[in-house]
Amino acid sequence: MPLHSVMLALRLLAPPALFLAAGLGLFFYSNFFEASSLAIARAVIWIFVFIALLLTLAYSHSRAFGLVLGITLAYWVLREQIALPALQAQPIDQPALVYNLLSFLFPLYLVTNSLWPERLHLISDLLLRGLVLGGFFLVGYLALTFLPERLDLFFSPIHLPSLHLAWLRLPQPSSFVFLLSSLLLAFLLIRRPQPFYAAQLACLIGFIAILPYFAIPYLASISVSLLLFIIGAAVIHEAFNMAFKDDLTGLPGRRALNQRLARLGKKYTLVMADVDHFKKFNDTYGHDAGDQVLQVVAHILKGVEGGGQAYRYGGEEFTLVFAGQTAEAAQPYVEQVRQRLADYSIALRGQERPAKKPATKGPDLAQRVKVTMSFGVAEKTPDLLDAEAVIKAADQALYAAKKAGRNCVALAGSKKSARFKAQK
Ligand SMILES: Nc1nc2c(ncn2[C@@H]2O[C@H](COP(=O)(O)OP(=O)(O)OP(=O)(O)O)[C@@H](O)[C@H]2O)c(=O)[nH]1
Repeated sequence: MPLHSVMLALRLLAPPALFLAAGLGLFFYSNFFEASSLAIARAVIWIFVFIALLLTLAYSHSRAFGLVLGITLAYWVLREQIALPALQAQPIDQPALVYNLLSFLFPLYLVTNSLWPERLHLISDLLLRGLVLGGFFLVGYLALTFLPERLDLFFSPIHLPSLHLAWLRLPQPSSFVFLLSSLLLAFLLIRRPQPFYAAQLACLIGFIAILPYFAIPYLASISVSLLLFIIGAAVIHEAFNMAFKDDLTGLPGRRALNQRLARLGKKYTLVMADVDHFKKFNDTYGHDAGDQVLQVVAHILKGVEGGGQAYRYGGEEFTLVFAGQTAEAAQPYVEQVRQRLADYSIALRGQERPAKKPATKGPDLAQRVKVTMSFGVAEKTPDLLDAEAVIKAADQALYAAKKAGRNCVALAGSKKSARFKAQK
């Protein structure tokens, strides 16, 4: 049994095993189930936090990760810094100030997290989002510690009586920030109608809506649990929507490619590949036969060695991504798949193929055809600013390969003038 299959099986088994062990541990070694319903409701929220964080990490969704962190911290502040001190009858102005500050900073954090592009390396992206949240927390803490009177002056008065939205039950600066943030998040949702954008808007409105009523037993913990569930569901929904797999070929599709491109480092090579004379092929053998060819092409591209990963770019175009590789290093592997395809004899499943498999092996009824592909290779260089520019350079190299007679690999030159070196 290959070792990597065993490792893969163990890796898949680890999360459910850990989850089960944690659940049973909770049952046997804690008084969790003897606690009051309220204590359970408050404890359950941490299970939601754990699951939501796990999902955002599993799907590399750093924005959703930032959102989960933000909601969790806001809930903690709400419970520990507002609800408990108020219950313990401490001076009421401190919890009131924290409440005002929370209602002001929470929408601002959500907007910052949302506008922050998901571009960097995943780990540094997650760390930076954590740091930004820490920054918000620190600002709040310092303001509370050193400027309590100023804060009170800022939040308590109704600065613009004609514009006061009493029904929001928020201090006026917070109600303005909340409204503007909601409008912005709604605009983002309309511009990019994706589940996560809906979830973050729901989180903003949901959290601010429960704020004035947090003292009602169960309300805060149950609402925040629901919001965390909404984020987790959105992450899963988005992962499905991402069309990671192209239906026809089974390769990851264009959106998966875009996500991959956003996370490439400084050194990588992209290859654009296109089936030669495919229009003519379709016209001669029909669209269904063309589809079969694309499946074979995808299968061969998927087997590319040297760390390359194949994507269906669209139509009869494919992309190979070689992360951490120069064009020179990737080229032999591209050459290898070009040769494999050129040598491959494709058996077309024609309409005349018998519905039932014959009992005895007769002559091969399938029509056999061969196709070739042209490839354009470009690596990331300082003058190609982003992955889009590298794709463009690879496309130009592909064009050169077509011009050089097809069925060949062309390298984009490192100079801007793009010299091409075609190989046959
Ligand atoms: N069967 C099939 N055909 C497709 C699919 N997507 C795109 N095509 C066809 O691919 C062909 C692409 O044609 P062109 O872009 O003109 O390129 P070409 O004919 O291959 O010419 P060269 O690229 O110069 O070799 C068109 O006829 C499209 O209809 C698909 O999913 N299935």
